[in-house]
Amino acid sequence: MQKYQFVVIGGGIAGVTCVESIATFHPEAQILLLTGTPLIKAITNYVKVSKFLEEFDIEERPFSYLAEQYPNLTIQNKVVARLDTDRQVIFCMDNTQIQYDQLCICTGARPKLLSETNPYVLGIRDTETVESFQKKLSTAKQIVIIGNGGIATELVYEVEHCSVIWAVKDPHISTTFFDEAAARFFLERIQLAKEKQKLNEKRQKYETTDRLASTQSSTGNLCGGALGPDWAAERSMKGASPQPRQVHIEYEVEVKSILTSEEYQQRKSSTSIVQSSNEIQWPVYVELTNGKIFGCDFVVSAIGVAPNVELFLKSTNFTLGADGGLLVDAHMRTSVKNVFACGDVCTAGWELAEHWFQMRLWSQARQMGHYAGKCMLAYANNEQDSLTMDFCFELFAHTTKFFNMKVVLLGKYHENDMKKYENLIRMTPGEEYIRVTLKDGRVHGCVFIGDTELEETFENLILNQIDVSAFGETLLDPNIDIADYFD
Ligand SMILES: Cc1cc2nc3c(=O)[nH]c(=O)nc-3n(C[C@H](O)[C@H](O)[C@H](O)COP(=O)(O)OP(=O)(O)OC[C@H]3O[C@@H](n4cnc5c(N)ncnc54)[C@H](O)[C@@H]3O)c2cc1C
Ligand SMILES: NC(=O)C1=CN([C@@H]2O[C@H](COP(=O)(O)OP(=O)(O)OC[C@H]3O[C@@H](n4cnc5c(N)ncnc54)[C@H](OP(=O)(O)O)[C@@H]3O)[C@@H](O)[C@H]2O)C=CC1
Repeated sequence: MQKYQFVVIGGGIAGVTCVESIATFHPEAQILLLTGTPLIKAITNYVKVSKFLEEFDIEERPFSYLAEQYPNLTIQNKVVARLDTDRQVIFCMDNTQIQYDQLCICTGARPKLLSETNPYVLGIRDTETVESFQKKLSTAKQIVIIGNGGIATELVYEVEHCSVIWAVKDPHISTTFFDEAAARFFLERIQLAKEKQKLNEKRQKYETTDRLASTQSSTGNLCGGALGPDWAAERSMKGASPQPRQVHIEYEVEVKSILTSEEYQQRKSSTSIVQSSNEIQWPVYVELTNGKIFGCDFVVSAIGVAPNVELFLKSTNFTLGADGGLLVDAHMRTSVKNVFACGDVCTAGWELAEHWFQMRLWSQARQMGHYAGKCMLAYANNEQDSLTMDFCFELFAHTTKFFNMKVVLLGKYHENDMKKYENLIRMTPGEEYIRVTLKDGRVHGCVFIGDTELEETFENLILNQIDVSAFGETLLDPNIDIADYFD
């Protein structure tokens, strides 16, 4: 049986950063990275934009990319089948057994699907699923997107030459990230043609001929690592319609049922249908809770993710968080001895700082991976008492792009109920949208859309919790350089 001091399962951002962290701090440690796919995710072009905001590219790389940097690291393309946590043994699909002293589970998550069996329902997670989406889109004239978070918001802008029905369960779009006013700010951009975006042309693409074979032969539904920045912008997202993209939004609805063409025809003859997409015959129909039925070529299920925990639960009683992830404490430890977890698969179970919360993002996967590696080392050396929570977990900070505009989210940006909190808003249509939420006169959360250059100042204001109530509206006055006041 193979034996390693440190074993990490998962070649996504969390797993790769975790092994890098262990290998950097302990160059003699015997480390094994097990991953279900023949490529790993590597972070390149890392830039620290401010104290908390970071930007980087994510590239798929062959194992040699990591192995050459860390001679004490072994990487194997193996799918883990189950664990025996009493004997500290991992069982792989190919019947190998590996013993560990410390284990970190970084198996990520997979898309929640409205139907696990309907071939017309797609989720997007990794290279394979996005390629399958592109292929289907290339012959599609109309698609239905369900969900109101990151993937749906990106897709409605990226898809070209296809009609998009976007069904959201809320009164406005993109609720995971935006309040109603910010959603309105973006609405006018939805019908605009996708702007050409400046991409990282240096990014290399690695292909392995056995990518699919390795993924599918070993286990039915193993996902590769989640996609990286520009996953949509750098791909052709063209449908088969001669018309430019048209987006139709249905608000405050959920999916009632998904019908085959035959089921739809039967239903049509027996009931009165509120709306159908004229008389074209579609391969699949989506019935919404408002009674409307839309035909389409296929459905995108973008309703969030489910942590990949099932196989670990077969043999071990891990404690799970409310969202189904492996619950971890302040040292990234699961409820099982010598087993840690980080990234999308885990649920942060420590007492969270007032202005941080978990969101399944690559920045958090990287930060957790780095910190988990340090924690594993500390436990291995019996130095756990010296561990302090990483500073990055003090403040939620996320930078991204939607509708080709820069978006920065800080603190509890989503706790902005006008009845409970004071909100300062500055908006120039098409250019910028700023929302600063105050709680008891102190900055609680912020949304910056556009090139506002305010993020650093407001990061500090959230951290310091200085009483800014005296400033009132001048806090966002474009003629005042607010950074000067707080230097
Ligand atoms: C389409 C899309 C767009 C996104 N856009 C953004 C964005 O703009 N900004 C942002 O911050 N985040 C974004 N995210 C989220 C981000 O990609 C994830 O939060 C992050 O990559 C999670 O990393 P991870 O390492 O925890 O998991 P994953 O990347 O899912 O990696 C899990 C790894 O575990 C392996 N694995 C799983 N099961 C087994 C097994 N049994 N045996 C062996 N190996 C196994 C998998 O093959 C994979 O290598 C996006 C996600 C998606 C899907
Ligand atoms: N730029 C970025 O930062 C991006 C980040 N991502 C990340 O990738 C992952 C996957 O993205 P995505 O799938 O969009 O997940 P998200 O968690 O971002 O959004 C899921 C959305 O679907 C809604 N929803 C949940 N269940 C249903 C349902 N049954 N019917 C209709 N709507 C439903 C959710 O509402 P509710 O919240 O009320 O449950 C939420 O609005 C996430 O971790 C996300 O953070 C993805 C793309 C871009």
